[in-house]
Amino acid sequence: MIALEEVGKSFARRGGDVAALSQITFQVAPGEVLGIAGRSGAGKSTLLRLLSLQMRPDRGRLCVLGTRIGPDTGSAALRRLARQTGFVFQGFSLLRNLTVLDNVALPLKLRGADRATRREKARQLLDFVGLGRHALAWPATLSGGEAQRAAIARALIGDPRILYLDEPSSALDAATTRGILELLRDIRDQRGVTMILVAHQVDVLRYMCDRALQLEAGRIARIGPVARSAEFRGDRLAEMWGDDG
Ligand SMILES: Nc1ncnc2c1ncn2[C@@H]1O[C@H](COP(=O)(O)OP(=O)(O)OP(=O)(O)O)[C@@H](O)[C@H]1O
Repeated sequence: MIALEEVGKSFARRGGDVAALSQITFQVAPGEVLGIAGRSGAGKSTLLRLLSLQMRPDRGRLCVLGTRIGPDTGSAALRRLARQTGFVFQGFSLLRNLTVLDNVALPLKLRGADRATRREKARQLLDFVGLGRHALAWPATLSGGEAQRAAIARALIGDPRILYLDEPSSALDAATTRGILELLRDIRDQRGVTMILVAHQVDVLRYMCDRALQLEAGRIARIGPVARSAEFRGDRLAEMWGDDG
């Protein structure tokens, strides 16, 4: 599904290039959920942008869905390949001047699908993520959890084979996070979508991922199976009062 060998990425800065990623080698199998962890500045976003075809590597070999991507791969080829993937951004990125339904349908509109087809599919997905009755609402009226569900529906509308998620729960409380993670697990189980998930919370990674990789200063410090937990706990308000809750 995804393979990297000795991949590197640098950015030009005053005073010389900064290596954001060096010698990154790993593979992701179809249907796998891979977590990416690491401190701020370790290179997580850069890796996610490479894998999701928003950027090209400077060095090494990157293969996504059977296509090799190098420094010279054209933008049109990247865009074609990216249509088989979906991205859930940190902060949801819903357009405020479109209804929830039109936000979800937007990727199909950009691909030239007719209005009836894209609205029908968007409605089905809104029902699937539990947001059917908010179809005609404006994004500003949604809670954080609802906005995240809408963003997930939008990412799924092109039937992606890979779903990239950048800190999908960083803005949500524990109970809302649990609901979102359960939805993501349903998506994996029902649709067999491969997922790459950047997260800070270890609880999230243990609940969601088959394997994780830990970045340190742009290199893989560790990669392997996570110590899985069957339940997502997170912190609970009851703990503030010393109750069992
Ligand atoms: N567009 C850019 N131009 C210059 N330097 C960049 C650019 N993007 C990232 N970097 C640098 O690359 C390194 C890795 O950044 P990256 O954003 O990938 O880290 P991160 O692990 O996602 O951090 P965070 O958790 O804070 O989002 C940092 O030193 C960062 O300053």
